[in-house]
Amino acid sequence: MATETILDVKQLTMDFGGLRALNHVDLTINKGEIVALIGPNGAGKTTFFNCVTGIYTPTGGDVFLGGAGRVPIRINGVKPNRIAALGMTRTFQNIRLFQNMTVLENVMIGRHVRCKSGIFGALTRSPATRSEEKKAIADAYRLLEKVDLADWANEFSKNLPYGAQRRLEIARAMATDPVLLLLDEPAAGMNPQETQELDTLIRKIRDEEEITILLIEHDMKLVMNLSERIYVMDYGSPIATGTPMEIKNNPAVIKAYLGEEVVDA
Ligand SMILES: Nc1ncnc2c1ncn2[C@@H]1O[C@H](COP(=O)(O)OP(=O)(O)OP(=O)(O)O)[C@@H](O)[C@H]1O
Repeated sequence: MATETILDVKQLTMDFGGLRALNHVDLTINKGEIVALIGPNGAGKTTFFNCVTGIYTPTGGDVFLGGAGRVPIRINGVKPNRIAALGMTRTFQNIRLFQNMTVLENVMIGRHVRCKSGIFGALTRSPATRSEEKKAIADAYRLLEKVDLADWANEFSKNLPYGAQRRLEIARAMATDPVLLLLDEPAAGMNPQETQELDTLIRKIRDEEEITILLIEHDMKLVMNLSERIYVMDYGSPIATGTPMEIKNNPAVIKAYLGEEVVDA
């Protein structure tokens, strides 16, 4: 089967005043891949996510989003909600759940991007709205089962253990029905057992939901186990790309990480 490109980033550049946070970055992700974006602190990884998901408008370069067999669309400057509707969604480095809403409600909010009935439908509670709501609840439960949180559905999200909150963020992002899911440091703050469970969950999302994954991660054991390809950035510039084994042995990567644990992972 022909390879389908989901994300095609060409020469992406982002300047903050005099600071160049991204310097002509190229990156391509094919359907069904699990790809990691790594690099030392301040390398520009989160800026990359912010540029491709519409939070920042890049200073230069192009971002094309494919998926669902359609011709890739140029999404520079497109608003985050619209990008989510086109099939790319993300989680954030810091947990951004609605703490005083239930676990189920948090997932249903993610689903809003896909709901057709507007304010009028909601006010009149038309049959179409009611049936859409029913489906949204069923879909949300299915996602909660996927991330092993169905038993917590009616609990306030603030009462969840830390690792469970991170899984809830993933379920909420999945509720937008993405073709590509961007995870910003999903293992941050997790203990080794939670990280192992996260590894299993991310594979499951890719294999069972057919969602392509791009993750930023500092946990090198997770990156090396999980990813099929890795991009490495340093000071805003791409310095290497390859399989985990190639990256581990790449002199430029070893130099960028000197003193950090990538070499031992
Ligand atoms: N909104 C902003 N305004 C000005 N400078 C910024 C802004 N966002 C990021 N930067 C700068 O851009 C550079 C890249 O930051 P970024 O957060 O993208 O790095 P990172 O690779 O995600 O780092 P970390 O691994 O620590 O999260 C840094 O020098 C940072 O200070």
